[in-house]
Amino acid sequence: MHIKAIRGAITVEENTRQEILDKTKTLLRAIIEKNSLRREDIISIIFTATRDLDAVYPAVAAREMGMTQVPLLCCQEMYVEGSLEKCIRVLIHVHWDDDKAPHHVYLEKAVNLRPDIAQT
Ligand SMILES: O=C(O)C(=O)C[C@]1(C(=O)O)C=C[C@@H](O)C=C1
Repeated sequence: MHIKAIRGAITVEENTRQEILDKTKTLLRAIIEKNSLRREDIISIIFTATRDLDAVYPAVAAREMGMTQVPLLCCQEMYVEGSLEKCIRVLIHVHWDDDKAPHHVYLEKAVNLRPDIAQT
């Protein structure tokens, strides 16, 4: 059994509690599905949000999905001039039991952040 880190990102249109929660769940569900993760595989999740998102912590979305025992942390993404706005990023550490490469998932406007590794 190995540990792998999986990346993902998604953008929202509006800084609202509802959209941040909905988009965070969309991202987490896509990562879980594309990597065939079981709930017990997830070790921890770090979220970042750009400074223009402050309506709710993305971790709330994970808890609403039932991840009440997974350690979660939300941070502000460092601001870089000209960088993508209204973006939620995740870094998920998981138990991984084979040598396949993990699927990193970049959705919506975030698809251009890492075209080298993004698999939508
Ligand atoms: O992967 C992303 O989400 C990016 O925006 C790319 C990148 C990078 O340059 O590697 C930049 C900033 C993030 O904190 C993480 C990674």
